[in-house]
Amino acid sequence: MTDATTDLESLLDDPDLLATSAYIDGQWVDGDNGRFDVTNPARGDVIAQVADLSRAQVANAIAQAETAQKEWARWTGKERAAVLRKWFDLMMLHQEDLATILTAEQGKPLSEAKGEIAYGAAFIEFFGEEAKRIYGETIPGHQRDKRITVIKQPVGVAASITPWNFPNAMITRKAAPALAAGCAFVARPAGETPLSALAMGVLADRAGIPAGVFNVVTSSSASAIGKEFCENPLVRKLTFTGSTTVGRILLEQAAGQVKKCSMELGGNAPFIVFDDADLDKAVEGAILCKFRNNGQTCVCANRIYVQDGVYDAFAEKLTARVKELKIGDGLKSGMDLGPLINTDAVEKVREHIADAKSKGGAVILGGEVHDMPGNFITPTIITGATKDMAFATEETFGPLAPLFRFTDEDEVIALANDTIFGLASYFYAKDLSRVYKVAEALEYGIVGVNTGIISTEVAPFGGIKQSGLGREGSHHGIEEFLEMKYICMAV
Ligand SMILES: NC(=O)C1=CN([C@@H]2O[C@H](COP(=O)(O)OP(=O)(O)OC[C@H]3O[C@@H](n4cnc5c(N)ncnc54)[C@H](OP(=O)(O)O)[C@@H]3O)[C@@H](O)[C@H]2O)C=CC1
Ligand SMILES: O=C(O)[C@H](O)CS(=O)(=O)O
Repeated sequence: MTDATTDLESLLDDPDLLATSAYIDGQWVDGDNGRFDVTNPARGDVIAQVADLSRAQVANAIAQAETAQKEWARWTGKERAAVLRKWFDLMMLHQEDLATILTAEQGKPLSEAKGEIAYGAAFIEFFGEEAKRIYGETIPGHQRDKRITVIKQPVGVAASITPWNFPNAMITRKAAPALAAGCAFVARPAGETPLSALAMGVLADRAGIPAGVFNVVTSSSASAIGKEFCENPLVRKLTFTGSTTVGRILLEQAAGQVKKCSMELGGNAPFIVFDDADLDKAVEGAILCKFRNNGQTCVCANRIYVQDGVYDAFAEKLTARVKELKIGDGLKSGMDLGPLINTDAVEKVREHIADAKSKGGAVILGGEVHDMPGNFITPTIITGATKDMAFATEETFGPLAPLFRFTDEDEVIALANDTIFGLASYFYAKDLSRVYKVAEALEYGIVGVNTGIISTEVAPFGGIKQSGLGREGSHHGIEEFLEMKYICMAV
Protein backbone atom coordinates (compact mmCIF):
# COMPACT_ATOMS: atom_id res chain seq x y z
CA MET A 1 0.00 0.00 0.00
CA THR A 2 1.63 3.26 -1.08
CA ASP A 3 1.07 6.58 0.59
CA ALA A 4 -2.18 8.53 0.50
CA THR A 5 -1.08 10.73 -2.40
CA THR A 6 -1.79 7.71 -4.64
CA ASP A 7 -5.00 8.09 -6.66
CA LEU A 8 -7.66 6.74 -4.29
CA GLU A 9 -9.54 4.87 -7.01
CA SER A 10 -6.47 2.81 -7.83
CA LEU A 11 -6.49 1.48 -4.26
CA LEU A 12 -10.01 0.04 -4.60
CA ASP A 13 -11.11 -3.35 -5.90
CA ASP A 14 -14.43 -1.70 -6.83
CA PRO A 15 -13.70 1.91 -7.89
CA ASP A 16 -17.44 2.53 -8.40
CA LEU A 17 -17.69 2.81 -4.60
CA LEU A 18 -15.89 6.14 -4.85
CA ALA A 19 -18.91 8.36 -5.61
CA THR A 20 -18.58 12.15 -5.60
CA SER A 21 -22.04 13.33 -6.64
CA ALA A 22 -24.92 13.58 -4.17
CA TYR A 23 -27.34 10.63 -4.04
CA ILE A 24 -30.95 11.84 -4.26
CA ASP A 25 -34.05 9.78 -5.17
CA GLY A 26 -31.85 7.06 -6.62
CA GLN A 27 -29.99 9.52 -8.90
CA TRP A 28 -26.44 10.93 -8.75
CA VAL A 29 -26.77 14.72 -8.68
CA ASP A 30 -24.25 17.53 -9.12
CA GLY A 31 -24.31 20.58 -6.86
CA ASP A 32 -25.65 24.02 -7.80
CA ASN A 33 -22.67 25.41 -5.89
CA GLY A 34 -20.01 23.42 -7.75
CA ARG A 35 -17.79 21.07 -5.76
CA PHE A 36 -15.77 21.16 -2.52
CA ASP A 37 -12.46 19.46 -1.78
CA VAL A 38 -12.02 16.40 0.41
CA THR A 39 -8.49 16.08 1.74
CA ASN A 40 -6.45 13.30 3.31
CA PRO A 41 -5.58 14.52 6.85
CA ALA A 42 -2.31 12.55 6.84
CA ARG A 43 -0.86 14.49 3.94
CA GLY A 44 -3.29 17.36 3.15
CA ASP A 45 -3.64 16.31 -0.49
CA VAL A 46 -7.03 16.55 -2.23
CA ILE A 47 -8.41 13.05 -2.77
CA ALA A 48 -11.80 13.99 -4.26
CA GLN A 49 -14.08 16.89 -5.15
CA VAL A 50 -17.67 16.37 -4.03
CA ALA A 51 -20.96 17.93 -5.16
CA ASP A 52 -21.78 21.11 -3.22
CA LEU A 53 -25.59 21.24 -3.00
CA SER A 54 -27.66 24.34 -2.44
CA ARG A 55 -30.36 24.55 0.22
CA ALA A 56 -32.98 24.46 -2.58
CA GLN A 57 -31.57 21.16 -3.82
CA VAL A 58 -31.77 19.73 -0.31
CA ALA A 59 -35.38 20.92 -0.02
CA ASN A 60 -36.08 19.02 -3.25
CA ALA A 61 -34.41 15.91 -1.86
CA ILE A 62 -36.63 16.11 1.23
CA ALA A 63 -39.76 16.41 -0.94
CA GLN A 64 -38.76 13.34 -2.93
CA ALA A 65 -37.97 11.44 0.27
CA GLU A 66 -41.44 12.29 1.58
CA THR A 67 -43.02 10.77 -1.52
CA ALA A 68 -40.85 7.65 -1.35
CA GLN A 69 -41.56 7.19 2.35
CA LYS A 70 -45.30 6.69 1.80
CA GLU A 71 -44.68 3.55 -0.30
CA TRP A 72 -41.78 2.35 1.88
CA ALA A 73 -44.05 2.42 4.92
CA ARG A 74 -46.47 0.10 3.10
CA TRP A 75 -43.79 -2.59 2.87
CA THR A 76 -44.01 -5.19 5.60
CA GLY A 77 -41.33 -5.28 8.27
CA LYS A 78 -40.22 -8.57 6.79
CA GLU A 79 -39.81 -7.05 3.33
CA ARG A 80 -37.78 -4.14 4.73
CA ALA A 81 -35.69 -6.62 6.72
CA ALA A 82 -34.76 -8.53 3.56
CA VAL A 83 -33.46 -5.40 1.82
CA LEU A 84 -31.55 -4.25 4.92
CA ARG A 85 -29.94 -7.68 5.13
CA LYS A 86 -28.71 -7.29 1.53
CA TRP A 87 -27.30 -3.85 2.43
CA PHE A 88 -25.46 -5.46 5.38
CA ASP A 89 -24.11 -8.28 3.22
CA LEU A 90 -22.83 -5.81 0.61
CA MET A 91 -21.12 -3.72 3.29
CA MET A 92 -19.25 -6.73 4.59
CA LEU A 93 -18.43 -7.91 1.05
CA HIS A 94 -16.82 -4.51 0.37
CA GLN A 95 -15.38 -3.99 3.87
CA GLU A 96 -11.82 -3.50 2.61
CA ASP A 97 -12.73 -0.84 0.04
CA LEU A 98 -15.08 0.98 2.44
CA ALA A 99 -12.26 1.01 5.01
CA THR A 100 -9.76 2.38 2.49
CA ILE A 101 -12.14 5.21 1.55
CA LEU A 102 -12.78 5.91 5.24
CA THR A 103 -9.08 6.04 6.15
CA ALA A 104 -8.26 8.22 3.15
CA GLU A 105 -10.76 10.89 4.22
CA GLN A 106 -10.68 10.57 8.03
CA GLY A 107 -7.17 9.30 8.77
CA LYS A 108 -7.74 6.45 11.21
CA PRO A 109 -5.53 3.37 10.64
CA LEU A 110 -6.95 0.80 8.22
CA SER A 111 -7.38 -1.75 11.01
CA GLU A 112 -9.62 0.67 12.90
CA ALA A 113 -11.46 1.63 9.73
CA LYS A 114 -12.25 -2.02 9.02
CA GLY A 115 -13.51 -2.26 12.58
CA GLU A 116 -15.75 0.76 12.03
CA ILE A 117 -17.22 -0.78 8.87
CA ALA A 118 -18.06 -3.96 10.77
CA TYR A 119 -19.49 -1.86 13.63
CA GLY A 120 -21.53 0.25 11.22
CA ALA A 121 -22.78 -2.84 9.36
CA ALA A 122 -23.84 -4.42 12.67
CA PHE A 123 -26.47 -1.70 13.11
CA ILE A 124 -27.97 -2.55 9.72
CA GLU A 125 -28.00 -6.25 10.57
CA PHE A 126 -29.51 -5.62 14.02
CA PHE A 127 -32.26 -3.23 12.95
CA GLY A 128 -33.07 -5.31 9.89
CA GLU A 129 -34.08 -7.97 12.41
CA GLU A 130 -35.93 -5.44 14.57
CA ALA A 131 -38.03 -4.39 11.55
CA LYS A 132 -40.05 -7.58 12.03
CA ARG A 133 -40.68 -6.88 15.72
CA ILE A 134 -42.33 -3.47 15.84
CA TYR A 135 -45.13 -4.56 18.14
CA GLY A 136 -48.20 -2.68 19.35
CA GLU A 137 -50.46 -3.68 22.22
CA THR A 138 -54.08 -4.05 23.28
CA ILE A 139 -55.24 -2.55 26.58
CA PRO A 140 -58.40 -3.59 28.49
CA GLY A 141 -61.05 -0.94 27.79
CA HIS A 142 -61.90 1.65 30.42
CA GLN A 143 -65.60 1.27 29.61
CA ARG A 144 -67.63 -1.80 28.63
CA ASP A 145 -68.13 -0.59 25.06
CA LYS A 146 -64.53 0.55 24.46
CA ARG A 147 -61.67 -1.38 22.91
CA ILE A 148 -58.15 0.06 23.10
CA THR A 149 -55.26 -0.70 20.79
CA VAL A 150 -51.85 0.93 20.48
CA ILE A 151 -49.94 0.83 17.20
CA LYS A 152 -46.52 2.18 16.19
CA GLN A 153 -46.00 3.99 12.89
CA PRO A 154 -42.93 5.54 11.23
CA VAL A 155 -42.43 9.25 11.96
CA GLY A 156 -41.91 9.99 8.24
CA VAL A 157 -38.81 11.72 6.79
CA ALA A 158 -35.78 11.64 9.11
CA ALA A 159 -32.78 13.90 8.52
CA SER A 160 -29.33 13.34 9.98
CA ILE A 161 -26.26 15.46 10.56
CA THR A 162 -23.19 13.46 11.47
CA PRO A 163 -19.54 14.11 12.40
CA TRP A 164 -16.26 13.25 10.76
CA ASN A 165 -14.96 10.95 13.50
CA PHE A 166 -17.01 7.88 12.49
CA PRO A 167 -18.00 8.66 8.89
CA ASN A 168 -19.73 5.30 8.38
CA ALA A 169 -21.05 4.08 11.75
CA MET A 170 -22.62 7.38 12.83
CA ILE A 171 -24.78 7.26 9.69
CA THR A 172 -25.76 3.59 9.83
CA ARG A 173 -26.53 3.90 13.59
CA LYS A 174 -29.29 6.30 12.53
CA ALA A 175 -30.24 5.15 9.03
CA ALA A 176 -30.70 1.49 10.02
CA PRO A 177 -33.43 2.01 12.64
CA ALA A 178 -35.01 4.75 10.52
CA LEU A 179 -35.37 2.51 7.46
CA ALA A 180 -36.37 -0.48 9.58
CA ALA A 181 -39.18 1.63 11.07
CA GLY A 182 -40.41 2.61 7.59
CA CYS A 183 -38.95 6.12 7.51
CA ALA A 184 -37.12 7.75 4.62
CA PHE A 185 -33.67 9.13 5.42
CA VAL A 186 -31.75 12.22 4.26
CA ALA A 187 -28.14 12.17 5.46
CA ARG A 188 -25.87 15.21 5.50
CA PRO A 189 -22.34 13.92 6.30
CA ALA A 190 -19.55 16.15 7.65
CA GLY A 191 -17.77 18.21 5.00
CA GLU A 192 -14.47 16.57 5.90
CA THR A 193 -15.74 13.01 5.35
CA PRO A 194 -18.56 12.68 2.77
CA LEU A 195 -17.10 9.80 0.74
CA SER A 196 -18.01 7.06 3.23
CA ALA A 197 -21.64 8.18 3.20
CA LEU A 198 -21.73 8.32 -0.60
CA ALA A 199 -20.31 4.79 -0.78
CA MET A 200 -23.28 3.71 1.37
CA GLY A 201 -25.50 5.26 -1.29
CA VAL A 202 -23.87 3.08 -3.94
CA LEU A 203 -24.52 -0.02 -1.84
CA ALA A 204 -28.07 1.04 -0.94
CA ASP A 205 -28.83 1.21 -4.65
CA ARG A 206 -27.34 -2.24 -5.22
CA ALA A 207 -29.24 -3.67 -2.23
CA GLY A 208 -32.56 -2.62 -3.74
CA ILE A 209 -33.44 0.10 -1.27
CA PRO A 210 -36.10 2.04 -3.23
CA ALA A 211 -35.19 5.41 -4.74
CA GLY A 212 -35.75 8.27 -2.30
CA VAL A 213 -35.67 6.09 0.83
CA PHE A 214 -31.96 6.63 1.53
CA ASN A 215 -30.42 9.93 0.35
CA VAL A 216 -27.01 11.59 0.85
CA VAL A 217 -26.89 15.37 0.44
CA THR A 218 -23.38 16.80 0.44
CA SER A 219 -22.61 20.43 1.07
CA SER A 220 -19.83 22.72 2.27
CA SER A 221 -22.37 24.80 4.17
CA ALA A 222 -23.43 22.85 7.26
CA SER A 223 -25.50 25.64 8.76
CA ALA A 224 -27.64 26.19 5.64
CA ILE A 225 -28.51 22.50 5.39
CA GLY A 226 -29.12 22.33 9.11
CA LYS A 227 -31.58 25.21 8.85
CA GLU A 228 -33.39 23.42 6.00
CA PHE A 229 -33.69 20.25 8.10
CA CYS A 230 -34.99 22.23 11.08
CA GLU A 231 -37.35 24.54 9.17
CA ASN A 232 -38.76 22.20 6.51
CA PRO A 233 -42.03 20.77 7.90
CA LEU A 234 -41.63 17.63 5.76
CA VAL A 235 -38.72 16.64 8.01
CA ARG A 236 -40.42 15.02 11.02
CA LYS A 237 -37.26 13.88 12.82
CA LEU A 238 -33.78 15.37 13.23
CA THR A 239 -30.99 13.13 14.48
CA PHE A 240 -27.58 14.65 15.23
CA THR A 241 -24.19 13.50 16.47
CA GLY A 242 -21.56 16.11 17.20
CA SER A 243 -20.64 18.82 19.65
CA THR A 244 -22.94 20.07 22.36
CA THR A 245 -22.45 23.57 20.96
CA VAL A 246 -23.98 22.62 17.62
CA GLY A 247 -26.58 20.43 19.30
CA ARG A 248 -27.87 23.49 21.16
CA ILE A 249 -28.09 25.45 17.89
CA LEU A 250 -30.06 22.69 16.21
CA LEU A 251 -32.43 22.25 19.15
CA GLU A 252 -33.14 25.98 19.13
CA GLN A 253 -33.79 25.90 15.36
CA ALA A 254 -36.00 22.80 15.65
CA ALA A 255 -38.02 24.22 18.53
CA GLY A 256 -40.06 26.36 16.13
CA GLN A 257 -41.84 23.22 14.89
CA VAL A 258 -41.46 21.17 18.08
CA LYS A 259 -39.54 18.74 15.85
CA LYS A 260 -38.69 15.30 17.22
CA CYS A 261 -34.93 15.33 17.90
CA SER A 262 -32.21 12.89 18.94
CA MET A 263 -28.91 14.32 20.12
CA GLU A 264 -25.64 12.41 20.64
CA LEU A 265 -23.36 15.19 21.85
CA GLY A 266 -20.04 15.86 23.55
CA GLY A 267 -18.59 14.02 26.49
CA ASN A 268 -15.89 14.33 29.16
CA ALA A 269 -15.41 10.73 30.26
CA PRO A 270 -13.76 9.96 33.60
CA PHE A 271 -11.62 6.81 33.73
CA ILE A 272 -11.10 5.77 37.39
CA VAL A 273 -8.47 3.30 38.63
CA PHE A 274 -8.98 2.15 42.23
CA ASP A 275 -6.31 0.62 44.48
CA ASP A 276 -7.89 -2.85 44.06
CA ALA A 277 -7.90 -2.72 40.25
CA ASP A 278 -6.02 -5.20 38.08
CA LEU A 279 -3.43 -2.64 36.96
CA ASP A 280 -2.40 -4.40 33.76
CA LYS A 281 -6.04 -4.67 32.65
CA ALA A 282 -6.61 -1.04 33.65
CA VAL A 283 -3.64 0.04 31.51
CA GLU A 284 -4.90 -1.95 28.50
CA GLY A 285 -8.36 -0.47 29.04
CA ALA A 286 -6.91 3.03 29.21
CA ILE A 287 -4.98 2.52 25.96
CA LEU A 288 -8.14 1.43 24.13
CA CYS A 289 -10.38 4.02 25.77
CA LYS A 290 -8.03 6.99 25.38
CA PHE A 291 -6.30 6.33 22.06
CA ARG A 292 -9.07 4.75 19.94
CA ASN A 293 -9.44 6.94 16.83
CA ASN A 294 -6.48 8.92 18.23
CA GLY A 295 -8.68 10.14 21.10
CA GLN A 296 -11.30 11.51 18.66
CA THR A 297 -14.40 9.87 20.04
CA CYS A 298 -17.10 11.27 22.34
CA VAL A 299 -16.59 8.32 24.70
CA CYS A 300 -12.79 8.53 25.02
CA ALA A 301 -11.34 8.86 28.50
CA ASN A 302 -10.82 12.60 28.94
CA ARG A 303 -9.81 12.54 32.64
CA ILE A 304 -7.90 9.60 34.20
CA TYR A 305 -8.24 9.41 38.00
CA VAL A 306 -5.83 7.07 39.81
CA GLN A 307 -6.01 6.27 43.53
CA ASP A 308 -2.96 7.23 45.63
CA GLY A 309 -1.72 3.68 46.27
CA VAL A 310 -1.33 2.78 42.57
CA TYR A 311 -0.73 6.20 40.98
CA ASP A 312 3.00 5.87 40.30
CA ALA A 313 2.79 2.23 39.17
CA PHE A 314 -0.08 3.02 36.80
CA ALA A 315 1.73 6.05 35.35
CA GLU A 316 4.85 3.93 34.75
CA LYS A 317 2.96 1.06 33.12
CA LEU A 318 0.85 3.36 30.95
CA THR A 319 3.95 5.24 29.74
CA ALA A 320 5.65 2.01 28.75
CA ARG A 321 2.61 0.91 26.70
CA VAL A 322 2.05 4.29 25.00
CA LYS A 323 5.68 4.32 23.87
CA GLU A 324 4.90 1.20 21.84
CA LEU A 325 2.15 2.89 19.79
CA LYS A 326 3.08 3.40 16.13
CA ILE A 327 2.10 6.73 14.55
CA GLY A 328 1.75 7.37 10.84
CA ASP A 329 -0.35 7.38 7.69
CA GLY A 330 -3.36 5.16 8.34
CA LEU A 331 -3.15 3.72 4.80
CA LYS A 332 0.18 2.12 5.69
CA SER A 333 -0.07 -1.18 7.53
CA GLY A 334 0.83 -1.59 11.19
CA MET A 335 -0.17 1.88 12.40
CA ASP A 336 -1.85 2.37 15.79
CA LEU A 337 -2.43 6.12 15.54
CA GLY A 338 -3.17 8.21 12.45
CA PRO A 339 -3.36 12.01 12.15
CA LEU A 340 -5.94 14.24 13.80
CA ILE A 341 -8.70 15.46 11.48
CA ASN A 342 -7.33 18.95 10.93
CA THR A 343 -4.96 21.66 12.22
CA ASP A 344 -7.60 23.07 14.60
CA ALA A 345 -7.72 19.69 16.32
CA VAL A 346 -3.92 19.66 16.68
CA GLU A 347 -4.01 23.20 18.09
CA LYS A 348 -6.67 22.24 20.67
CA VAL A 349 -4.46 19.44 22.02
CA ARG A 350 -1.43 21.75 22.16
CA GLU A 351 -3.50 24.36 24.03
CA HIS A 352 -4.56 21.78 26.63
CA ILE A 353 -0.94 20.66 27.09
CA ALA A 354 0.35 24.23 27.45
CA ASP A 355 -2.46 25.09 29.87
CA ALA A 356 -1.66 22.07 32.07
CA LYS A 357 2.08 22.85 32.10
CA SER A 358 1.36 26.46 33.07
CA LYS A 359 -0.63 25.19 36.07
CA GLY A 360 1.99 22.71 37.33
CA GLY A 361 1.27 19.62 35.26
CA ALA A 362 4.30 17.49 34.29
CA VAL A 363 4.60 16.07 30.75
CA ILE A 364 6.14 12.63 31.29
CA LEU A 365 5.68 11.52 27.65
CA GLY A 366 5.15 13.29 24.30
CA GLY A 367 3.85 16.85 24.35
CA GLU A 368 5.01 18.03 20.99
CA VAL A 369 3.82 18.14 17.39
CA HIS A 370 5.22 15.18 15.47
CA ASP A 371 7.98 15.96 12.94
CA MET A 372 6.00 14.16 10.22
CA PRO A 373 4.09 16.39 7.74
CA GLY A 374 0.31 16.34 8.31
CA ASN A 375 -1.87 16.69 11.38
CA PHE A 376 0.22 14.45 13.64
CA ILE A 377 0.87 14.92 17.34
CA THR A 378 2.70 12.54 19.67
CA PRO A 379 0.57 10.76 22.30
CA THR A 380 1.04 12.63 25.57
CA ILE A 381 0.78 11.74 29.28
CA ILE A 382 0.60 14.45 31.94
CA THR A 383 0.88 13.79 35.70
CA GLY A 384 -0.15 16.16 38.45
CA ALA A 385 -3.40 16.99 36.67
CA THR A 386 -5.76 19.22 38.66
CA LYS A 387 -9.38 20.31 38.23
CA ASP A 388 -8.45 23.88 37.30
CA MET A 389 -6.78 22.67 34.09
CA ALA A 390 -8.70 23.04 30.78
CA PHE A 391 -9.06 19.28 30.12
CA ALA A 392 -10.97 18.92 33.40
CA THR A 393 -13.94 20.70 31.82
CA GLU A 394 -13.28 20.60 28.04
CA GLU A 395 -13.24 17.59 25.70
CA THR A 396 -9.67 17.35 24.35
CA PHE A 397 -10.57 15.09 21.40
CA GLY A 398 -6.95 14.02 20.94
CA PRO A 399 -4.17 11.71 22.26
CA LEU A 400 -3.69 13.43 25.63
CA ALA A 401 -3.91 11.38 28.87
CA PRO A 402 -4.03 13.56 32.01
CA LEU A 403 -3.53 11.60 35.27
CA PHE A 404 -5.39 12.99 38.32
CA ARG A 405 -4.64 11.62 41.81
CA PHE A 406 -7.42 10.86 44.36
CA THR A 407 -7.73 9.39 47.87
CA ASP A 408 -11.20 7.90 48.43
CA GLU A 409 -14.42 6.83 46.65
CA ASP A 410 -16.62 9.77 47.66
CA GLU A 411 -13.94 12.22 46.51
CA VAL A 412 -13.51 10.65 43.06
CA ILE A 413 -17.27 10.23 42.49
CA ALA A 414 -17.72 13.95 43.18
CA LEU A 415 -14.82 14.83 40.88
CA ALA A 416 -16.08 12.53 38.11
CA ASN A 417 -19.59 13.98 38.25
CA ASP A 418 -18.40 17.60 38.32
CA THR A 419 -19.13 18.30 34.61
CA ILE A 420 -22.02 19.44 32.40
CA PHE A 421 -21.55 16.23 30.40
CA GLY A 422 -22.87 12.76 31.13
CA LEU A 423 -22.12 10.39 28.26
CA ALA A 424 -19.56 7.63 29.11
CA SER A 425 -17.60 6.80 32.29
CA TYR A 426 -15.29 3.94 33.26
CA PHE A 427 -13.72 2.45 36.34
CA TYR A 428 -11.55 -0.51 37.33
CA ALA A 429 -12.10 -2.21 40.70
CA LYS A 430 -12.65 -5.70 42.11
CA ASP A 431 -14.58 -5.16 45.33
CA LEU A 432 -18.24 -5.97 44.52
CA SER A 433 -19.84 -3.46 46.88
CA ARG A 434 -17.54 -0.77 45.49
CA VAL A 435 -18.54 -1.73 41.92
CA TYR A 436 -22.25 -1.44 42.71
CA LYS A 437 -21.84 1.82 44.66
CA VAL A 438 -19.70 3.57 42.07
CA ALA A 439 -21.66 2.34 39.01
CA GLU A 440 -24.89 3.65 40.55
CA ALA A 441 -23.34 6.95 41.69
CA LEU A 442 -21.76 7.97 38.38
CA GLU A 443 -24.05 10.45 36.54
CA TYR A 444 -23.57 9.10 33.03
CA GLY A 445 -25.62 7.30 30.41
CA ILE A 446 -22.93 4.65 30.05
CA VAL A 447 -20.66 3.04 32.68
CA GLY A 448 -17.83 0.68 31.69
CA VAL A 449 -16.74 -1.54 34.59
CA ASN A 450 -13.31 -3.15 34.10
CA THR A 451 -13.52 -2.39 30.39
CA GLY A 452 -12.49 0.59 28.27
CA ILE A 453 -14.67 -0.22 25.24
CA ILE A 454 -18.47 -0.10 25.52
CA SER A 455 -19.55 0.41 21.90
CA THR A 456 -21.97 -2.19 20.53
CA GLU A 457 -25.16 -2.21 18.44
CA VAL A 458 -27.04 -4.29 21.03
CA ALA A 459 -26.86 -1.73 23.88
CA PRO A 460 -28.52 1.70 24.28
CA PHE A 461 -25.85 4.34 23.54
CA GLY A 462 -26.50 7.87 24.76
CA GLY A 463 -25.92 10.47 27.41
CA ILE A 464 -27.61 12.50 30.13
CA LYS A 465 -27.21 16.15 31.11
CA GLN A 466 -25.68 18.09 28.17
CA SER A 467 -24.41 14.97 26.40
CA GLY A 468 -27.65 14.46 24.57
CA LEU A 469 -31.21 13.27 24.20
CA GLY A 470 -32.33 9.78 23.28
CA ARG A 471 -30.58 6.46 22.71
CA GLU A 472 -29.08 4.76 19.64
CA GLY A 473 -28.60 1.03 19.24
CA SER A 474 -30.45 -1.78 21.09
CA HIS A 475 -34.20 -2.37 20.68
CA HIS A 476 -34.66 1.11 22.23
CA GLY A 477 -33.01 2.69 19.19
CA ILE A 478 -35.92 2.10 16.83
CA GLU A 479 -38.36 3.97 19.11
CA GLU A 480 -36.68 7.23 18.06
CA PHE A 481 -38.15 6.74 14.57
CA LEU A 482 -41.65 5.62 15.59
CA GLU A 483 -44.79 7.42 16.71
CA MET A 484 -47.17 5.69 19.10
CA LYS A 485 -50.88 5.88 18.22
CA TYR A 486 -53.68 5.06 20.68
CA ILE A 487 -56.91 3.88 19.04
CA CYS A 488 -60.07 4.00 21.14
CA MET A 489 -62.94 2.10 19.52
CA ALA A 490 -66.55 2.11 20.66
CA VAL A 491 -68.14 -1.28 19.91
N1 LIG B 1 -20.44 13.39 20.23
C1 LIG B 1 -19.63 13.09 19.24
O1 LIG B 1 -19.60 11.96 18.76
C2 LIG B 1 -18.79 14.12 18.65
C3 LIG B 1 -18.40 15.21 19.39
N2 LIG B 1 -17.63 16.17 18.83
C4 LIG B 1 -17.21 17.31 19.62
O2 LIG B 1 -17.35 18.48 18.83
C5 LIG B 1 -16.10 19.16 18.79
C6 LIG B 1 -15.94 19.84 17.48
O3 LIG B 1 -15.90 18.82 16.46
P1 LIG B 1 -16.64 19.13 15.15
O4 LIG B 1 -16.47 18.15 14.09
O5 LIG B 1 -16.33 20.54 14.82
O6 LIG B 1 -18.13 18.93 15.64
P2 LIG B 1 -19.33 19.82 15.20
O7 LIG B 1 -20.40 19.62 16.17
O8 LIG B 1 -18.88 21.19 14.90
O9 LIG B 1 -19.77 19.15 13.78
C7 LIG B 1 -20.57 17.99 13.78
C8 LIG B 1 -21.44 18.01 12.52
O10 LIG B 1 -22.31 19.13 12.58
C9 LIG B 1 -22.14 19.95 11.42
N3 LIG B 1 -22.38 21.34 11.82
C10 LIG B 1 -21.52 22.23 12.35
N4 LIG B 1 -22.15 23.40 12.60
C11 LIG B 1 -23.44 23.24 12.19
C12 LIG B 1 -24.61 24.08 12.18
N5 LIG B 1 -24.56 25.34 12.63
N6 LIG B 1 -25.77 23.58 11.70
C13 LIG B 1 -25.82 22.31 11.23
N7 LIG B 1 -24.77 21.46 11.22
C14 LIG B 1 -23.59 21.94 11.69
C15 LIG B 1 -20.73 19.67 10.98
O11 LIG B 1 -20.57 19.98 9.62
P3 LIG B 1 -19.09 20.35 9.04
O12 LIG B 1 -18.14 19.39 9.66
O13 LIG B 1 -19.23 20.19 7.57
O14 LIG B 1 -18.84 21.75 9.46
C16 LIG B 1 -20.64 18.18 11.24
O15 LIG B 1 -21.27 17.49 10.19
C17 LIG B 1 -15.08 18.07 19.01
O16 LIG B 1 -13.88 18.64 19.46
C18 LIG B 1 -15.77 17.23 20.05
O17 LIG B 1 -15.63 17.88 21.30
C19 LIG B 1 -17.26 16.12 17.52
C20 LIG B 1 -17.63 15.02 16.74
C21 LIG B 1 -18.37 13.92 17.28
O1 LIG C 1 -19.36 9.76 18.21
C1 LIG C 1 -18.60 8.97 18.70
O2 LIG C 1 -17.52 9.26 19.17
C2 LIG C 1 -19.07 7.55 18.70
O3 LIG C 1 -20.43 7.55 19.09
C3 LIG C 1 -18.28 6.70 19.63
S1 LIG C 1 -18.64 5.04 19.39
O4 LIG C 1 -20.09 4.84 19.25
O5 LIG C 1 -17.96 4.63 18.15
O6 LIG C 1 -18.11 4.39 20.57
